[in-house]
Parts: sequence; structure tokens; C-alpha cells
Amino acid sequence: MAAAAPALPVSLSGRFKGSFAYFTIKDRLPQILTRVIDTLHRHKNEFFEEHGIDVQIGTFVLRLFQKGVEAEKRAISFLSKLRNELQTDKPVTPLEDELPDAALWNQYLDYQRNLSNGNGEPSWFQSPWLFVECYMYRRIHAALAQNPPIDNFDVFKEGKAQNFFESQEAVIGLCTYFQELLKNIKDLDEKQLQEELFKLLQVSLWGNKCDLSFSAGEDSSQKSSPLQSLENMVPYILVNDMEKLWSLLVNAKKNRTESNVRVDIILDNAGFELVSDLVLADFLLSSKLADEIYFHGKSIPWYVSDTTKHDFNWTLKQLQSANHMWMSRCGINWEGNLKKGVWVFCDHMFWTLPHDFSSMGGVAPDLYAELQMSNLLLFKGDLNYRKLTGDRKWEYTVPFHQALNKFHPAPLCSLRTLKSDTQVGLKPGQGEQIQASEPDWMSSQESHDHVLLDISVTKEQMNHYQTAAETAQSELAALSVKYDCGQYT
Ligand SMILES: O=P(O)(O)OC[C@@]1(O)O[C@H](CO)[C@@H](O)[C@@H]1O
Ligand SMILES: [Mn+2]
Repeated sequence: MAAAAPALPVSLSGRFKGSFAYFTIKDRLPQILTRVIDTLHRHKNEFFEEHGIDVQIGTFVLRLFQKGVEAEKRAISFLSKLRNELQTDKPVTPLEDELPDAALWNQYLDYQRNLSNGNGEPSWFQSPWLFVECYMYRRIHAALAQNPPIDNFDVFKEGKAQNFFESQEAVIGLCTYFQELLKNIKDLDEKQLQEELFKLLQVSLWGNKCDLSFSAGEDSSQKSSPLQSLENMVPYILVNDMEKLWSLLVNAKKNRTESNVRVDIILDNAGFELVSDLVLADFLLSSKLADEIYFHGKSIPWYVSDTTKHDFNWTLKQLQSANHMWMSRCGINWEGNLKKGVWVFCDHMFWTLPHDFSSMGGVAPDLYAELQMSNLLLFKGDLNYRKLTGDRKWEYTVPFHQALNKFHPAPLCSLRTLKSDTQVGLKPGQGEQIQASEPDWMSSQESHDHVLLDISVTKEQMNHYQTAAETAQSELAALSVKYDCGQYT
């Protein structure tokens, strides 16, 4: 009789006063909502100009059907009501919009209601933090989506664009470094390739500090060139499995039979972080460590700075039109990769549901099967880490593999800047040691220099994944009609 799986620890929640979840729900989420409302106010004239209709009567021009302004007013009242619900810990209410994921959200709300087994309705401070925070962003989306003609307005686009423009020095530094590297990449030996991979993994890891939802919209752009500071950031890396990552990629390349080596990057933030992920992806291709890269973005505006398809394409266009040789070279090459199909952008709706990833197999089997086709999944950022580990109060020393709670579509790695109070995979005493030196290391923005580099896969499981990938091949054929990983448009 197999031993029963150990019980899962409780979910992080605002019901734990003093927790990072509590401060986020009490202070930061209302701040983010207020910024969204201000953004809509500031765009009133744009909505008026763009969506008003002029009617000439004699010498008078009447602006009729102020559709844009009316829609803006309705959206603002939706959001003000949402902010009040949040701040007064009202029950979480079912979604009433007709958007394609509404049924899945309301099923999940029922699930949460049953979980609380009669201890009252799911609410902002009593329910799991992951659920209510995701729910807030989904309600923000509904406030716009239900109010044409501003239904396609991205309330976070200014912040994402500002992060990109204010990170220009870092973007130029990174693109210049990378293009210089490309000039002699064919002459690099394995050791040198490994060193370059490790550098670019760390740049992508540190790029994750540039996150607007964590800073509640305050500037978080990358000012200096990250390559210069890698050395003195190494002591802040809590878990560093880069060697395992390297051997996983080298083995995949050696074992490459007829199928390509595929790496999937589950993206996080737009701006500098996205550029660092694109450079890493180009390196994996140019070094021949991988043959194809799948990028997974968000299908709706999410967590202030997360990357949508629009952000992805906008970033490539900005690079191409930059008046800097190496930036535009990168942008041109990357658009070429998309057109050749060696890079693919996808945005499955599962990534913007409240479910943690242990539910993916049941809720989005098409996406799970898609990920099983990969040799390596790189999950960027803190929210993905929280969803990988179920956003629970784990002991620090619980193995990452265990915290994944059977989510194993393929070998995976998390590249995460610690921004929430959940942490696994540490050595005995490591968490306590940091706690002693930095008591609020998991609960305040200043001390969040800790990063986590983690691979769930131990070597002996590699073979298992090879066979799993083969079986998934046949399953995927059945599923591909349901979910076609979006081709570049
Ligand atoms: O996934 P990311 O961009 O690294 O971080 C997401 C985040 O900013 O949002 C939540 C705080 O509101 C936390 O999960 C984390 O701090
Ligand atoms: Mn993010």
C-alpha cells in the first residue's frame, strides 16, 4: 500500500495578519486599483476624441454619442465598487460577464465556497491570497471588456511602456553584449557556452525584479546594465541549480533523435525582463542548445506588468525601430525567428485563471499536453512560482519537487525573484539564517534581493520524461484541434 501523500499546508491568505498576503490585500491591491482608476480619468479626452462623433449643425459642432466617455464612467464605477468590496472584505461575487473563462472562474468560486465548508462566503481577507489577487485582475479586465468602445484598452500599457523606455540603457547594454557574443559564438567551447548561459540566465533572473505589481506601479525599470553587477549578486541566489539545467540541456541535445530540442519560456513581465528573456531564447537557439522556443504570455492584461501578445509584438517593433544598431538587429532577428516558426508565441487562458499548476492536467489538458512536448520549461517570476508551489505555507526545506504536487509535464525550472512569503528547496537552517539577518526578508520590498533558481527534475527522472514526451506526442495529435499554440501574426 503506497504511503499516503503528506497533507498539503494551508494556503497563504490575508486572514494571517502581518503576512505579506495581508499587506498586499490591505494596502497594495487598493493602490493598484486607484492607479487604474486614475489612468482611466487621465484618458478621458482620448476616449472623447477617439469615440465621440461630431455632428455639424450650422456653425455648431455637436459631439454626440459620447460613447467613449460614457464607457469610461461606467468602467470607473465598476472599479470603485470593486475597490470598496476589497477594502471592506465583502464576499467574492460570481462573474457576470460573457467572457469565455467566466464559467471556469465561477466553478472555482464554488470550489472555494465548498472548501470553506460553511465558514462563510469566500471573501477578500478570508480566502486564499492567490485566488482573490487573480480575481481582482480578472474583475479589472471585465470592467473594461464590458464597456465598449474602451473594451480593448490596456489599463497597464503606459506602465509597461514606461518600464521599457526607462530601461533603455540596460536594454542597449544587453543587446550590445549579445550581438558581440553572437559574432564568435561558433568558436566557443562547451565551457565557454556554459558560462554564457549562466550569465544570461542570471540576467533573466534579475530582470524579474522589474515588476510593477510588486512596486504597485512605482517605477521599477532596470537602470544600469545588469551584466556588470552579476558577480556581486551571486551571494543573493538562494537556490542555484544552473549546473543541473546545463546538463539537462546538453543531454537533450545529445539524445536528440528525430525530434527537435524544445524549450518553453512561461513569460512574466514586459519591459526589460521580456528583453532579457528574448536574449536568453536567442542564445539557446544560436548556441544550438535548442531548436525551437515557445513563449507563453497572458491573454489579458495581468498583474500590472505581465506580457500580453500586444506587449510582445510591441517590444519587437520598438527594438526594430530603435536608432541603435544592436537593438534593431535583435528586433529584426527575433521577428525573423517568429516568421520561420522556430519561435512561437502562445497565450492560453489557463495562465490567467486562479488555479495553481497542479490543476492544469484537469482544467487545461490541452495545455498540459502541449507542455509535455517540451524538453525544458522555464517559469519566470514570483506569481508563476506561487502557482507552481500552490501558494502554500511550506516548510523552507520541503523539496521543490514535492511542492509541485505532481505537476510534472516536463523538466522545469523556476527563475524567480522572491516577492512573496513562500519558499521551498532550502538547505536545513538556510531560511532561519536569512531570517536572523533580515527579519523581513519575505515581507518587504527592500529586502527582496533574494532570488531563487530552481529545477524540479533530478537526473534519474530525465528518462521518464523522454518516454512521457513520446506518449504525449500521440495524445497531442488528438488535442491539437482544441488548442493551437498561437502562430505569429
Ligand atoms: O510574478 P512577478 O511579476 O514576479 O510578481 C508578481 C507579484 O508582484 O504580485 C504579487 C504581489 O502582489 C506577488 O506574487 C508578486 O510580488
Ligand atoms: Mn508579473
